Parts: sequence; structure tokens; C-alpha cells
Amino acid sequence: MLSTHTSLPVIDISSFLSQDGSFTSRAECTSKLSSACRDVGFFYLIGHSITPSTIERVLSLARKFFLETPDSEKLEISRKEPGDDYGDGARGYQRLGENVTMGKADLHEAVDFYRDEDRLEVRPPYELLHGRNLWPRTPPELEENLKDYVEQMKLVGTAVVRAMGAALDLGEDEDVFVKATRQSFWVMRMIGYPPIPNPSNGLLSNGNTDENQSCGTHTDYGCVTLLVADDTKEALQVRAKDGTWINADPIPGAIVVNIGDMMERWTNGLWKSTEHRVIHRGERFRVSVPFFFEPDWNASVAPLQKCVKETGGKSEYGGIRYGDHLTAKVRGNFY
Ligand SMILES: NC(=[NH2+])NCCC[C@H](N)C(=O)O
Ligand SMILES: O=C(O)CCC(=O)C(=O)O
Ligand SMILES: [Fe+2]
Repeated sequence: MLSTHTSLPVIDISSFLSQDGSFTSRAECTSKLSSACRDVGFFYLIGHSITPSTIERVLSLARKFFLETPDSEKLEISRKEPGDDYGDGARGYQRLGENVTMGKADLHEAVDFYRDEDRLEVRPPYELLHGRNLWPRTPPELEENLKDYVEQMKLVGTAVVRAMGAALDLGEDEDVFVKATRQSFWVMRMIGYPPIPNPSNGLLSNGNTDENQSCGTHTDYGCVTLLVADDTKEALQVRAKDGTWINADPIPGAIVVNIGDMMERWTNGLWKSTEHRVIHRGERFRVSVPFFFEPDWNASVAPLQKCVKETGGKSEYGGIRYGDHLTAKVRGNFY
């Protein structure tokens, strides 16, 4: 039942979510995780404790926002250039074609939320990425539900990176990822994808967006991405090592997980931050909600000794502060 649509592995994280997971179930988890991260960098997560009804609610609230909230109200929470009294250049609503990947406009609309700043001096005019989240007014229950979802997903993210430390057999460094994500500068996006227009579905391009990409080929920036999406098939695609594209079709109740650039750097390339894209040519409006579980803004990330040894003894990456990597990426993300 699990393998009908995909060749990506399925991994049960329950033994790392609880404090008393058995040795055998943890060993099974880390052995699968280790192959999954080396081979494809994408897998399905089960045993994560997020209930099907929570996932349903999050997706249906996102769908309601995209399809039922009037444009005028969406625009009230528009992303604004930094320096504005209101925007920080990253948080807020992004209309169709506002996102850019590889220099081309993506055919999606989105709202981005980030970790709330705990620094008291954060007040307008905001610097890039250091502002306030802009929550939709409707649906009215969206804000509360998504804030609660963030809290739950941070726990899942922590369990996954704890298991990753164990999978790499890092010895006394085993909790390096847990430590680096204690104040995770997480990101959550709600994304809405209309089908790519073509004459046969009767939809025509507005001339503003690229005809071929719902979200262009990219890697994610941080540690691990935890994605829930509606049941649309053949939209999210993952680049395999041999260059072919694999559909990462949704499995009900499972979370799609992939590793980001910081994991690649920590592991000195032993685990690659896998390229992926969305091409949605289906009939129905697609909704996804990725939660990016990332390092602290100030975490400095450099190849770990153990991983350097395992990859030929030469460090392939310098050290970088996560916040600087994120800033550089976000600068190129919008029209
Ligand atoms: N935070 C993200 N992963 N955003 C996904 C879209 C990719 C982004 N437009 C880029 O060029 O890298
Ligand atoms: O919508 C999806 O399935 C994936 C989106 C994605 O890759 C991203 O936002 O980074
Ligand atoms: Fe992505």
C-alpha cells in the first residue's frame, strides 16, 4: 500500500520522539535514515505523532485562505520591502509570480512565516528577515491552528535531527544538530498552486509567470524540511542521483522529509541537499505547507570531523552562519 506511487523510503521516527524508544527500533530507524540520506535525501516520515486530523485542518485552512479570502484582504498582509514600517522583505503574502527560482517566476502564491523574534529591539523599520509575522484575518481560526502546528512540528524536527546525529554515529558530537536548532530559525510556508495554464484545460497564462514551473528546481536551505501537501499527484518531483525525476506523491498521514544545505555542509557532502521542483499540470488547485526546521540564526555550520574522514579527508566546505546563508538566498527569491 505504501509503495504504489513512489520509490522513496518510509521511516518510522516514533522511537526518537519518545525518551524511552527501544534500542532495536532506534537502530532500525537510524539504519534506514542513513541509507535514505545518502541515496536520495528524501523520505516519508511516519510515527511522527501529528494526527491525520491536524494535517487535514492545516491543509484545509490554507486552501480556504487561497480560494476564499478576497484579494484585498490577502494584500493587507503583503510582503513588503525591508525598511518599510511594516514588512521585513520576507514575511507575508506573495502573489502569483512574485516568487523567483533560477531567475524565473514561479506559478504559486504563498504566505511565509518565520520564527518570532525574541530580541526586544526588533521594531520598524524592519531589517531583512527581522520583522513580525503577518497573519491572515480569515479564516479566523487559521492563526491559532498554525501557531499550534508550528509547536508540534518543532518537536518532530528535533526528533528527526536527533536521529540524524545517531545515524551518522557522531559519538560525543551526536547531539550537535539538536544543540544547533534549540532556537531554530524555522520557516513555514503556505503555498497555493493553480494548475499550469495550457489551452487544453482552458486556462491561459496572465503573461506574468513562467509557463513551465510551479516552483523551479532548487535545494532547501537548512536542516530538514517537513512537508504536508494535499493529495495531488505528480506535482512535487525529486532529482535522483542518476538525474531522473521521481514523483514524491503524497502518502496519507506521512510527512515528506528532505535535507537542506546545512546538513550537506555538516556532513561534508556525504548527505546531499537534494534538488526538487514542482510542476503542477493537474486539474485542481494544489496546496502544500512545508515547515522548514532550520538551525538557529547564529549557528555556525562547518563540516564535522567524522564526516570529513568518511568523505576522503578533505573539507569541501567552509564554515557559515546559517542566518547569512538564509539572507543570501532570500535576497534572490522575489521579483
Ligand atoms: N525556502 C524555500 N525553500 N523556498 C522554495 C523556493 C525556492 C526559492 N525560490 C529559491 O530560489 O531557492
Ligand atoms: O509544494 C511543494 O511540494 C514543495 C515546495 C518546496 O519545495 C519549497 O517551498 O521549498
Ligand atoms: Fe523546497
